[in-house]
Amino acid sequence: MTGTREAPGPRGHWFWGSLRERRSESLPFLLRMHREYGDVAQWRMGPVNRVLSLVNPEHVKHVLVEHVGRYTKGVGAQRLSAMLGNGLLTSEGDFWKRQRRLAQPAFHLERLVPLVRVMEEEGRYMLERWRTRPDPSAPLDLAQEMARTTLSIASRALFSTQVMDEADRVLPALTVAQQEVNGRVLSLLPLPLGLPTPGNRAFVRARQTLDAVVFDIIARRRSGETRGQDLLAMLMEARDADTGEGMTDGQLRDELMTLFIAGYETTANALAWTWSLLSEHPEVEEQARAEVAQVLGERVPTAEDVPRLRYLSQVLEESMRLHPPAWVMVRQALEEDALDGFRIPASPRLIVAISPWVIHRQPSLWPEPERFNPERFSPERSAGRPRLAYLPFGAGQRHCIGQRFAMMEMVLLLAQVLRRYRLRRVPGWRAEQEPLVALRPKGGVPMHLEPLTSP
Ligand code: HEM
Repeated sequence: MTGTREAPGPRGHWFWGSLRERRSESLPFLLRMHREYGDVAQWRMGPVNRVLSLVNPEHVKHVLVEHVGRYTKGVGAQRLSAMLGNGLLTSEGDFWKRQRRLAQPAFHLERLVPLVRVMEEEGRYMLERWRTRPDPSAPLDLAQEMARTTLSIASRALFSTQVMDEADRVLPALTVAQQEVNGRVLSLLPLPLGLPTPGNRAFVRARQTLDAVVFDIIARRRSGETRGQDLLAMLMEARDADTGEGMTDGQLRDELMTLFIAGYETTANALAWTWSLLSEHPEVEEQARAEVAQVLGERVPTAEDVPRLRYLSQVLEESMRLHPPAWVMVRQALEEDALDGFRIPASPRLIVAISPWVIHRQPSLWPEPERFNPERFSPERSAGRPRLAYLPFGAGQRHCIGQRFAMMEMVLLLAQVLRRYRLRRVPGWRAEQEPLVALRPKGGVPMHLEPLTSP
């Protein structure tokens, strides 16, 4: 397929293109490009690299669903693989297909139901930690609290082990690794890891620490010292249909690290943004709390309660519309393609960007896009909206494998906290978006907790 025209966009600086504007005002820059140039916009990032950005759900469907074979994840995945290796998020082709097939059953509903107990328990431990903290009047960083809890849930669900037992080792290593991965993914030309720069050395050390933790988990399971009906068990039992071989320790490491990192930070950020939005919209918070009281009362929540907490799901959906943790997905064309007559050349120098953050703010799809209104996701209001107008979990064959897991976990944690606390933002604090690999609230989400009942 060929296109005849270059997609429109700014000329930019003769050498840097639009790199500086894109860096200094990142998200608003993306919105502006589409306001000024339409559904397909293109700009230069430095002398040779270009970005072609799409917002029309039909165009998104073309790339992610209908012609998925024409695109790879390209440079974005290569840079993430410094940390994640060749796991589900970063692998391609037949290898990805096989690994996805092996991992998929672990995310079926019947395998997730027993995990509700783990999620509920970790939520309870978190509330207990809050209740017994030395200074209950001091603000608490909800972003950090959510990360701690989703990390604990991910590690128990994936390998029936509490990595937080080694929090002193694991947390600093994760922070360094994520900072470096963010730097590498966002950099124009990251330095090869072999160069002994301070950043590279810190990253390699952090990765070694995390590898040691994961390889130790694998070794203890292989020796029979630990057991578990978890994802690790499923991946270890899986056999290649052609060769009959199981996964090597290296492959297991890559899949576990991927699920662990892809699974906890996204979920933590979505929850942190939700608390920030609820604190700004007390009427929504009260409606959500009323639903929890009506559906759960004081009962321990079960898997059956999750679909009944419908308004809570809508709150989360609307929160991820405004603040999708995976704010951009990138692809690279493997063969020449075209959209609306615009050329999409097959070149490693051209990144095709699909940003849920921008798509979720298109006024033609979302009237009054900046307004937080969970009613948008009521069944009536959702009917008739193009499916790919909303894609916080991606779309097509590479869509998020953990979507159901994440929704379950978030609904349960939201319900547990709403039942015990009203959260009030610290005066003067304003939520600011930091678009790293995941969309984070810059500087965390400091909140005052007002207890509702004595637990
Ligand atoms: C709110 C939480 C989450 C969000 C917003 C999210 C978002 C996404 C998105 C947008 C993609 C597609 C990326 C692309 O097409 O380039 C993706 C893929 C993926 N996610 Fe999630 N995710 C979340 C939670 C989770 C959880 C809990 C897990 C695992 C336990 C997980 C594991 C993965 C994996 C393995 C992939 C790659 C799938 C593949 O390519 O086959 N995610 N996620």
